[in-house]
Amino acid sequence: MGEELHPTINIKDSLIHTENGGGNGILPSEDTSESNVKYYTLEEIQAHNLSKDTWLIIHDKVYDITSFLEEHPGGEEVLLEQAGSDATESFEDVGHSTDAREMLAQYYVGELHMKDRKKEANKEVFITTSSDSGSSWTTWLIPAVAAAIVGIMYRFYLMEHKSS
Ligand code: HEM
Repeated sequence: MGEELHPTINIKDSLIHTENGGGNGILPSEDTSESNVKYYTLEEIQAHNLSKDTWLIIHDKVYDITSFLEEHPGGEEVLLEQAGSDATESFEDVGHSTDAREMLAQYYVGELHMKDRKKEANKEVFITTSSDSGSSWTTWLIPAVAAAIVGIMYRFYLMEHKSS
């Protein structure tokens, strides 16, 4: 019975701590989670391009896959080719299963530094959207112009036919 009371007191204590720590105006819970995440620059990651020390970037997350090299069903060569660099594209091209994606968590070491991130995904969306609307314009414009030309030529033909 007494054991049940202790955790309650501990929770209250931690709450008081939290309130004191939060005097800076920043939520302590957010502060703690952010400080646990390590950010690595591309330069730092590129140094881990060895078979004994292999890091990969996939979707802006950094993975130390050294121990996974031999286990990879796709072979270690493909992983070593990407060692120390961004393997997002090749990882996605293969169409890895959900199991493969879940495996990534085991090798997670941190995040790619904000400075080295590229928002390629956004660009692709814009390109796709603009090319879609562009192609619809072309699809309509060419037959419309062709129809107009044929119509005008037909009128000229009729006029000439009537006058003669
Ligand atoms: C750490 C990241 C990676 C993990 C955890 C991983 C995991 C896996 C797993 C579990 C499979 C079996 C099929 C599946 O479940 O989808 C697989 C297959 C494969 N992986 Fe990866 N993979 C990773 C990175 C890569 C990269 C970067 C490449 C390419 C450069 C690649 C190329 C392949 C290929 C070609 C196969 C097919 C093998 C076959 O079907 O014969 N993988 N991977």
